[in-house]
Amino acid sequence: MIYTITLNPSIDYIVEVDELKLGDLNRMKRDLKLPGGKGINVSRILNRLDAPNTALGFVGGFSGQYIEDKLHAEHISTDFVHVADDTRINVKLKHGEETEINGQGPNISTEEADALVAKLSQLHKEDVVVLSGSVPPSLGANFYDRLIEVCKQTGAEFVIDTTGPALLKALADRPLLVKPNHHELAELFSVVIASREDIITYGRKLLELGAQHVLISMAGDGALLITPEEVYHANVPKGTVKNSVGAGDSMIAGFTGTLVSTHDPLEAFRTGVASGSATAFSDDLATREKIEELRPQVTIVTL
Ligand SMILES: Nc1ncnc2c1ncn2[C@@H]1O[C@H](COP(=O)(O)OP(=O)(O)OP(=O)(O)O)[C@@H](O)[C@H]1O
Ligand SMILES: O=P(O)(O)OC[C@@]1(O)O[C@H](CO)[C@@H](O)[C@@H]1O
Repeated sequence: MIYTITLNPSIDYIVEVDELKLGDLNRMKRDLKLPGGKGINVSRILNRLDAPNTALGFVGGFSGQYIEDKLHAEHISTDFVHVADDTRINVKLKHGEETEINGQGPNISTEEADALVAKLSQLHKEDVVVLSGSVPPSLGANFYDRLIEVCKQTGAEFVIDTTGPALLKALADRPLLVKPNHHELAELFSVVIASREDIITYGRKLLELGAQHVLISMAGDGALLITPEEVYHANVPKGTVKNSVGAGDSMIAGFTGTLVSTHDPLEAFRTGVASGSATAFSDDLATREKIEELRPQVTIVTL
């Protein structure tokens, strides 16, 4: 079973205006509320791909209830810790460009944090845990370390989608997958990345430091899969970008769900890229039909 952990879920409030006039009254052309947070997005795509999974994390208040209701309406299994504070609402502003304003997240008490750790400690070595997204400030910057330690004790594999020192630190514990985009890769090693060769050099470092599979996403420029044996490049299918929020999460879901069921990294790569692009070409996250439609358009070459 795959478990996703979203420490900081959100209602994603997507707001579209023709033109953003700062310091003036703007009227929305369109708006949309979606259950969000990186792990929750992973769960929604896994569910659409028929990959059994349970969403864990913290939800609270009316906004947390909204997220749970939406997930249950999609028949997604959840086992959240309920917290006293409200889950955040993240604003995704579309005005020709995409501007995001994400909340800090609710206060999480020590007891609430311990309750999540207790749930995680019930997992088994056959399980895979996807740790995704920001950590509410009240949990402290090292909370992922604690969760990874529990994964190690249970023998469960883990995927981690975070940035900076937390990602670097997690590598020594052999994550099944890491997926920085090329900008995050450059920031991680405090370097300027100027070419595909640079991306491969620093992607390989993630393997050397412990990752089992490294995906580097490059938005519309395709993606790289780096394994100890080979480096592969995938193109992205053609389409019109509608909403790239969650494209990276969809890629992680497509890769992880397929790897768990087939143990075939290249099939996983293909489904991951198709899932990411299918989300980028949709208002909400990708549907299964859209992912299936795009899969044959993904060409993978060995570099
Ligand atoms: N403009 C695009 N055209 C086609 N596919 C795209 C585009 N943007 C994203 N994708 C798909 O989604 C995948 C992940 O996108 P990206 O590299 O933007 O990840 P990310 O930065 O983690 O995304 P985000 O934070 O927006 O969820 C890409 O590898 C690709 O398959
Ligand atoms: O603030 P974080 O946790 O880094 O990111 C949260 C978030 O921007 O990520 C998802 C898209 O990847 C959205 O659903 C959500 O709003």
